[in-house]
Amino acid sequence: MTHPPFGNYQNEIYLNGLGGVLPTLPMTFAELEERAGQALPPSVWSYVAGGAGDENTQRANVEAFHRWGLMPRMLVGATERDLSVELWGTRWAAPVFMAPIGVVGLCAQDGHGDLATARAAARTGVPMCASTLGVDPLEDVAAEFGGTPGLFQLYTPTDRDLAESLVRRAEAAGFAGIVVTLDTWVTGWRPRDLATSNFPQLRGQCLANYTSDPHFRSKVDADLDADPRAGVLHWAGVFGKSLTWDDLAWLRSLTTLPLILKGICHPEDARRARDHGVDGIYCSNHGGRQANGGLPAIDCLPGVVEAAGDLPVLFDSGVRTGTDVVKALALGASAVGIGRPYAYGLALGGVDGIVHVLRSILAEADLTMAVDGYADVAALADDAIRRC
Ligand SMILES: Cc1cc2nc3c(=O)[nH]c(=O)nc-3n(C[C@H](O)[C@H](O)[C@H](O)COP(=O)(O)O)c2cc1C
Ligand SMILES: CC(C)CC(=O)C(=O)O
Repeated sequence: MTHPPFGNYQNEIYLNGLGGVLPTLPMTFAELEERAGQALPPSVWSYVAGGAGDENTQRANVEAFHRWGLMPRMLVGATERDLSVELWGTRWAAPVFMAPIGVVGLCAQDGHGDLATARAAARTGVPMCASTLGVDPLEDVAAEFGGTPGLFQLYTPTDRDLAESLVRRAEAAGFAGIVVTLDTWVTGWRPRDLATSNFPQLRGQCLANYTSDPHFRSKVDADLDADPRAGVLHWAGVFGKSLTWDDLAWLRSLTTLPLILKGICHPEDARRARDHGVDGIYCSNHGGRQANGGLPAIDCLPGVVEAAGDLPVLFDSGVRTGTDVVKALALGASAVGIGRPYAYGLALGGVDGIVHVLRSILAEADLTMAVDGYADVAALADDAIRRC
């Protein structure tokens, strides 16, 4: 599917105004966040918006972008831009993707937020990285992609056969890569969730990939349809494996799809990952939801990119605007993950809400590159960014 230039969204808005599904569409992240907070049930809001500890790392992720500045270039004629990138042999319409958000399903009014996200991927060409923790089974999600590539994010269970089953299903469903999240085998200290005490209940509604899994079902000594609690209990016992470098050969053996490690911030870990034969590095601190007290993720990106050598590096954590996207690309990311903003778009306007958030971010990125004189992502490698 071909897409018109992303900056055209500006003209569409000027011509048609901000009517449509929402009375008006939010045009800034601050307004998006505020309105999503009003729209979502309080415990879902706390869960999505919250982070670890006093949320200092979560805030720092966002603020750190302001300490990087793009350097404009003139007289280069960047009237036509090509923002597409090639990753693992597949062309992506833009260097942007939707980061995995487990429990995002609960942000949708009809309870099918994973399907909504996949439909937004189909409409925008922005790939979705589907979380293991979905309300909709991965096969149903992949069936909605409409030609846009998708990634599957794996939370590696302690039961190796279950891990293998999930990966094989993702392969069969047509996902284009497996993202293994390393930083969440146990949940961080999250005061907002502790205050609402509703986290286990929310999580329990997002086990469709497990309860639809033949291997998982074979291990539960109960009729899962009649007794969903049995599934939740079994899941809680197998959810999170604390992986070590010794597990990488096994993970590698599970699939011929590109294998990407999420949660890498230290250059040495990027180097080791490369030496272990992975296909991509995903620099992220989980949006400050796991360990508080960490460095802003964007400040970790240059070191990770250098250590990763020729491996593609995905990035997320703190991306709120199109200029943030351009900055992360200029610091060497191959593609940039949008997290909370699209969940807020979903909460406000379903598929249309996500599409609006993505198109706004892409339009701003495209127009920033136009004004700053960068015709494509490769051009950003040429001294485009400085520390402020
Ligand atoms: C509500 C929520 C749920 C998340 N669930 C997952 C998940 O299932 N798997 C995963 O790897 N990361 C998960 N993440 C982390 C995101 O993939 C991403 O790293 C993070 O949202 C980036 O930070 P930002 O939203 O502040 O930009 C989740 C994030 C949020 C906000
Ligand atoms: C169940 C989880 C820990 C999902 C997640 O990754 C998150 O909430 O950040």
